[in-house]
Amino acid sequence: MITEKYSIDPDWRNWIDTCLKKGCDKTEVFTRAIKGGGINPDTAFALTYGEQKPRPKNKVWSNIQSNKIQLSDREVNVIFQSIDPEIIVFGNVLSDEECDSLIELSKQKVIRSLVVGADTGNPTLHYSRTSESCSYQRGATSLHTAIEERISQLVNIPVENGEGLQVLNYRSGQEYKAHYDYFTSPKSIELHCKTAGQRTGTFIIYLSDVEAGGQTTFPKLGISVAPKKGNGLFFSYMNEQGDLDDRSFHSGHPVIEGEKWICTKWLRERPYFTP
Ligand SMILES: O=C(O)CCC(=O)C(=O)O
Ligand SMILES: [Fe+2]
Repeated sequence: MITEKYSIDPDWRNWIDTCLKKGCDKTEVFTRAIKGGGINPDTAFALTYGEQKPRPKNKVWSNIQSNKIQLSDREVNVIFQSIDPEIIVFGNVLSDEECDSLIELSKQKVIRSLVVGADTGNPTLHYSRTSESCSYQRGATSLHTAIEERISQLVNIPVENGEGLQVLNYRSGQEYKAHYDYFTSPKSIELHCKTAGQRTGTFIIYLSDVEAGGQTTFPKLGISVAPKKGNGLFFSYMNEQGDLDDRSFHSGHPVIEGEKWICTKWLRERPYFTP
């Protein structure tokens, strides 16, 4: 796995090698190599995971027979499924209490949401996204860990291949106009995809019911998912060949009545590391 083409401090190379032989957690090794060893993330990735870039398996649920999925800590049900493109609505992903706790935790943290600027790749204010939101590191609390574990089991993608959870709040009139979740501009790809690769899929959990509006819609598919507290919506947009699917174009429709809270997780091709 460790090839000669990477020139790093031999002590660190040995350390990585020893950890891997001992079967240590790869995310931990990867993170320490970058933070402690000052190793370039691409090199650290190749040394830890090998140069074969893992891609998430698509079409995980195309042969799903049961309407119920038993996770390690919860039974989730399947409400809606489109096989191509892969879009699934799950029921009972979170309990009412878990939804309320995540909202409570986030109320004081949310600020106006930003989008990735096409020209600079940096977060920027834009009229197309008027919600408020906050971001969490993976494993920020035991509740975050439980949610991340459930999502990982539901979509068959390792926890470390996900960015931290985002919590979003839309009040009346607020929206997220139709967009792609994957990075589209050369600058944003250069800035955001170097280590963890592209985004491959999105998992949204609705934390509140909304009286009117607030649906997640896919205008190219004519599909609209109404928010329901505790439900999850998963859609994937990268196949095994790495092709991105523009049918995943989607929007958070304006809230008409009530208030919308969701949490979002973006999944990546490879383990995601926050600098
Ligand atoms: O608000 C929604 O329903 C969609 C949110 C969304 O598209 C996103 O956070 O990327
Ligand atoms: Fe989105």
